[in-house]
Amino acid sequence: MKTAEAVTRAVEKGATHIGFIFFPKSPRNIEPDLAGRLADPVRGRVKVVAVTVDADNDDLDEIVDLLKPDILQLHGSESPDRVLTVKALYGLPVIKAFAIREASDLEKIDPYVGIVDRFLFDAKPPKGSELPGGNGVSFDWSLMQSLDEGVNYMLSGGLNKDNVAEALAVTRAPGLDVSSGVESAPGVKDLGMIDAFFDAVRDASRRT
Ligand SMILES: O=C(O)c1ccccc1NCC(=O)[C@H](O)[C@H](O)COP(=O)(O)O
Repeated sequence: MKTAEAVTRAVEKGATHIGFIFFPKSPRNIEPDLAGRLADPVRGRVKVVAVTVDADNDDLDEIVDLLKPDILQLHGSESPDRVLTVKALYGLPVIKAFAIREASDLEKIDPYVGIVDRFLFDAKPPKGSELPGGNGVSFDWSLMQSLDEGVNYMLSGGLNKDNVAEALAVTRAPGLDVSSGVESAPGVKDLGMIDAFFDAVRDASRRT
C-alpha cells in the first residue's frame, strides 16, 4: 500500500491485512513514517503487515517504531534462528515467505514449523527480477495439495480477478495475498481492480 485511497478501499472491500513494503528496489517501497500515517486510520480493523527482506535490526527498529505493525512478513532468506531472534526482539507474529516452483521447495518449510506464525507461498522470481516478491507471476497451485493439513498459509504470486477462483478451487487456501493483480502499473494500486479482485474472491467463495 502506498496511498490512503488504496488502504481505505481495500479495507472497505474486506481485506483482513494490509502490507507495506520496505525494500528500496521495489516500486512499492515506502518510508516507515508515511506507512505509519497510512495505517493509523485502519488500525484495529485490519492487521498491519511490515514486509521486509533480510532486514537488519536497525532497519527493523525504525520500521517497528514508526509503523507499529501487527505482523512482520520476512520475505528474504531469513533462517529459523533469525526468525526466533526477530520474534524475541519485537514480540510480533511473523509471516515467513517461501518461493515455490517444485515440490521440494515446500520441504524447506520444515525447520520453520512451530517457529513462524504463518507461511506465505509465493512464486520464484522470474530471471532478472530484482524483487523477491511482487512479480505478478504464479506457481503450480496443485503443489499445495501435498501440504500437510493444518499448515497455516497465504497463497500468493500472480493472483488477479481472472484466476483467483481457480486458485481457490485448486488450493482451498486459507488466505490470499495480492499485489500486482490490483495494480494498473508497478506500484500503482487501482481502486477498480481492488473492487474486481474482492468481488471475484467473494463470488468464488460462495461457489465453493
Ligand atoms: O511487492 C514487492 O515489491 C515486494 C518486494 C520485496 C519483497 C516482497 C514484495 N512483495 C511481497 C508480497 O507479499 C506480494 O504481495 C507477493 O509477492 C505477491 O505479489 P504479486 O505476485 O505481485 O501479487
